[in-house]
Amino acid sequence: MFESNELSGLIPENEDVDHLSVLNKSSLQQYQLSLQSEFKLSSKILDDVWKANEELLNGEAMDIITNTVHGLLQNANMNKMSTWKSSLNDLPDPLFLFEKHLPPCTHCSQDSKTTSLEQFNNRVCTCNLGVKEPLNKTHNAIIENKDFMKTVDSNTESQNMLTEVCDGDRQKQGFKPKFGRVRPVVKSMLQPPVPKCPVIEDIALDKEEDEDKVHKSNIAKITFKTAKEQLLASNPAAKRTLGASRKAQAKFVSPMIGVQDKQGTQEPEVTDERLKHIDPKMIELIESEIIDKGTPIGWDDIAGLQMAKSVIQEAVVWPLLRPDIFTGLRRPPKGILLFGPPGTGKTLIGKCVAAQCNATFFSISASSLTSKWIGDGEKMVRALFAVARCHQPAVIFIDEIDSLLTQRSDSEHEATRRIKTEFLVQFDGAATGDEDRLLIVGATNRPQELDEAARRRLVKRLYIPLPDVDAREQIIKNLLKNENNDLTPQHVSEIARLTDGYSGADMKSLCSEAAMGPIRSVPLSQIISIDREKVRPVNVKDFINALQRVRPSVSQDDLGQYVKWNNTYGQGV
Ligand SMILES: Nc1ncnc2c1ncn2[C@@H]1O[C@H](COP(=O)(O)OP(=O)(O)OP(=O)(O)O)[C@@H](O)[C@H]1O
Repeated sequence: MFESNELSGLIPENEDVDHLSVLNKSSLQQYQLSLQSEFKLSSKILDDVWKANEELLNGEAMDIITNTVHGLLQNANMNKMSTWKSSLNDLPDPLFLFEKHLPPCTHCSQDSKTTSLEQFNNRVCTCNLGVKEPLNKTHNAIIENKDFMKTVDSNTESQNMLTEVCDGDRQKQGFKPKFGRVRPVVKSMLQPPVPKCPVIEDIALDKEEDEDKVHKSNIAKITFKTAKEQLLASNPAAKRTLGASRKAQAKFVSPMIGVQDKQGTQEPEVTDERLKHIDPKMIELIESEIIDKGTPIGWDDIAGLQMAKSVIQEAVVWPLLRPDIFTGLRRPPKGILLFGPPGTGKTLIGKCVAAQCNATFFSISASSLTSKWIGDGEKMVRALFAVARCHQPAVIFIDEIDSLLTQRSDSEHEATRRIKTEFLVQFDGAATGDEDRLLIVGATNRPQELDEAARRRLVKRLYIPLPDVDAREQIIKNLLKNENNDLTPQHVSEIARLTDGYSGADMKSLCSEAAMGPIRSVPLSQIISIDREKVRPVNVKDFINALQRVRPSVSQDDLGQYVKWNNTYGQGV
């Protein structure tokens, strides 16, 4: 929690100091600290400003306040601090933040929330019977009830830190936020945060080379403009996207200057109601990076694994296709677990299920939730399920699920714990929502690390073993289908026999290595000019050489562990 004196560390000593540099100077450490506490600095600033503007609360005021805080933090951004950077996106939904502080309704005495600002301003509860505390009382209650508010002087100087944001248009519309001191107008703060070249001042970077990197990147930012920035500068009408994928239902925005005008005014974007509270950037990210739009996979593309395939077909595919007859006791599981050595086709199965059910395939690695989206993992999980609900039927494939649903330990990181809790909440929501046609497919190479909660939810647990000799033969045939080769069926069988212990992925590596044989036999001087037809076919010798170079990646010891876990918890296939 913050102490008021900590917050006042953010206040300029010199009133005229530009507040952006003020944040640069001293807020980093504070903000980092705030990341560890329940309430982020942004929440705190928002609270303070709201306190000062309570009679004026409306959607527009909130927008201004949020953008201001976002702008301040954005401009205090440090290249080095990725955690800090990503947590900018975590700026709370202002309405949510505000509702969080409301006392219970006097009638229903539940912790009921207003559903709209209008309701709040009219002091009406969602039960339509009770009346909320008057606003002033509400604020007093907040101050009394919340530890972090107690620590702040009601005239806290953090308000002063915020510039008076008085865009002319907005002023005409009647809102003028009450911030502590009159400051120059900073229009830029009303804009959604546009990456700016941060003012690098007094940043305690540990190493000189880090400073150097930051410096270089700033210079690069000053002199280098991305294509999108160029386009925006020359054609502000084309302000939405360039190259980035568009949101569902979004209209095409031509990057050509002037085309937009000819097409007439753009219709407002129709967004799914269910995504109302989700960060649009996350939705876009999920739609562009997590939805897999690769070639559809058929059952025949997966060699072997007959039992696993038939169990999945019966338990998952048919129910997703015919939800009307798979009800009651026939109700399908909402989660399945595929476990086994790496490279045995677990992802292929996930993709195949999605293709067979005409479902959207969302593929995400659990470890990326805890690393790539540091600080945003929890929101990402929520967004993922929300977007999946909009794309039903959907298969959410979570690779390395063990890193998410691992057994609890004292060393478990707080952020990981929160992601896990959010995942379980979302999972249970999907499992109980009869209308939802979502299937969660978890894949792991370390099933023994899954905790009980995960095992309980992933009802069908299927062992995906190494391919047997027949499966290996099929994999070779599939892979050589489109390659010029002169292997006889006997050769293929022999290679399959010699590759005992190879995974499907190992087989793919082996075939790729063998396919390089003909290329390596071309003299170096001809490699650029040789006709494609003149490259000799892949032959059995290439495979014999490849077998020397590509070795199996899975050890016998590991296999023993899978078999043991399968006997205890698996489906027995
Ligand atoms: N049973 C199989 N049939 C055909 N190809 C396979 C099979 N198993 C693996 N492969 C090949 O290996 C590649 C990797 O497979 P996949 O990604 O599905 O493995 P995985 O079990 O999900 O691996 P990991 O556990 O490392 O994520 C596939 O693209 C495919 O070419």
